Amino acid sequence: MEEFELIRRLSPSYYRQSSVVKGIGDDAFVFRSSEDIVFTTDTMVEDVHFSKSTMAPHAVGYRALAANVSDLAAMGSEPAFYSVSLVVPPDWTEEEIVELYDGMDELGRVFGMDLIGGDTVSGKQLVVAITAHGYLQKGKARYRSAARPGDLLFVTGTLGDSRGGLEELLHSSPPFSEYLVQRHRYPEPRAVFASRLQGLNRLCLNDVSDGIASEANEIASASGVTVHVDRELLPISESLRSVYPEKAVEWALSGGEDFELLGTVSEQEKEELLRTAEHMKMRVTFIGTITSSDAPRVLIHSGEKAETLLPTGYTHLQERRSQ
Ligand SMILES: Nc1ncnc2c1ncn2[C@@H]1O[C@H](COP(=O)(O)OP(=O)(O)O)[C@@H](O)[C@H]1O
Ligand SMILES: Cc1ncc(C[n+]2csc(CCOP(=O)(O)OP(=O)(O)O)c2C)c(N)n1
Ligand SMILES: [Mg+2]
Ligand SMILES: [Mg+2]
Ligand SMILES: [Mg+2]
Repeated sequence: MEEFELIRRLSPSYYRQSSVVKGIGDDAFVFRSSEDIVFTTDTMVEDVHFSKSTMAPHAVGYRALAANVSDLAAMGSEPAFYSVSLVVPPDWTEEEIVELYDGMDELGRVFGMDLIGGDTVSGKQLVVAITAHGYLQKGKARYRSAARPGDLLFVTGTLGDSRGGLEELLHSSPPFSEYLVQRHRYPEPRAVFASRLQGLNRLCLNDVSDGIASEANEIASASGVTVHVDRELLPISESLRSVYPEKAVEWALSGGEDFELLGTVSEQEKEELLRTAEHMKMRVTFIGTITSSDAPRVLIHSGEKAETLLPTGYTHLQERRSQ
């Protein structure tokens, strides 16, 4: 495999976004805009976010872009572009890299996104670092700091399936549930839903990459509120409940990589949010409430009992904290 030949193979032959001024092939990419622009970046590393036993190259590409699109969704924006920096180890073939790009394009196509550039270097482990860009109506970014007392807490889809799928892939062959494996490999970032909510006056959004225990704490801190979660209301799929009954709730709270949206909405705008979800046949579950607070935190309720929900979940560089 040779760098320039590979780039030629990976470059798109046309662009879906009409704002492209200069695509791949010069020193940098150029586009024209009069709207607010969102930038996000997320990286996937072999043996940290995936391994050759858990994901084929196609799924690696798809999910690396999905993680980025999920952050665009969490800002309420409409996905438009992505660039890809690639570190390629010796054991990855050119065909595998092309497959990885096919995986990205499968998701990119859904949102009309264009690949606009990147970088290719050789190294020891596969690293896919993506930067994605989206459009927003002026002033309509959906911040973690936007939750207010009286709001309702909601989440899209179901929680914990991705962690269940990972368990299947690492420890059970053949897997009990193809559904869980699929949810791990091919998550569905909720960017269409989020951008259709641009009409709402106020909306708080965060995407679920580390698990809602972590994401709800980010909302509590950024907004200066207490977030209440009702354990009995957590949306958990039939598959996860039946294959991993003892783990389902724990993984719904801190399994991570669901790439669903966790958010808060006012009582007044709740109906519009539900109508949008129904129209898309997408599940939205109200799982709690927001109250005012001097000490931001998350409480998890189970019947009469309430306890603090700590931001457990996947944290990188954790082993270095004590040094
Ligand atoms: N190495 C870094 N350099 C600069 N900014 C960073 C770095 N890592 C994370 N950030 C920023 O910190 C914020 C939180 O990042 P992260 O927790 O990864 O978000 P998410 O979970 O939504 O992907 C983002 O604004 C991100 O751009
Ligand atoms: C082989 C393998 N081991 C472990 C995991 C689990 N895992 C890896 S990273 C991660 C959390 C999300 O990744 P991060 O880079 O923190 O995403 P961000 O919050 O920045 O979007 C999880 C749950 C996995 N997906 N694959
Ligand atoms: Mg990140
Ligand atoms: Mg995020
Ligand atoms: Mg992210």
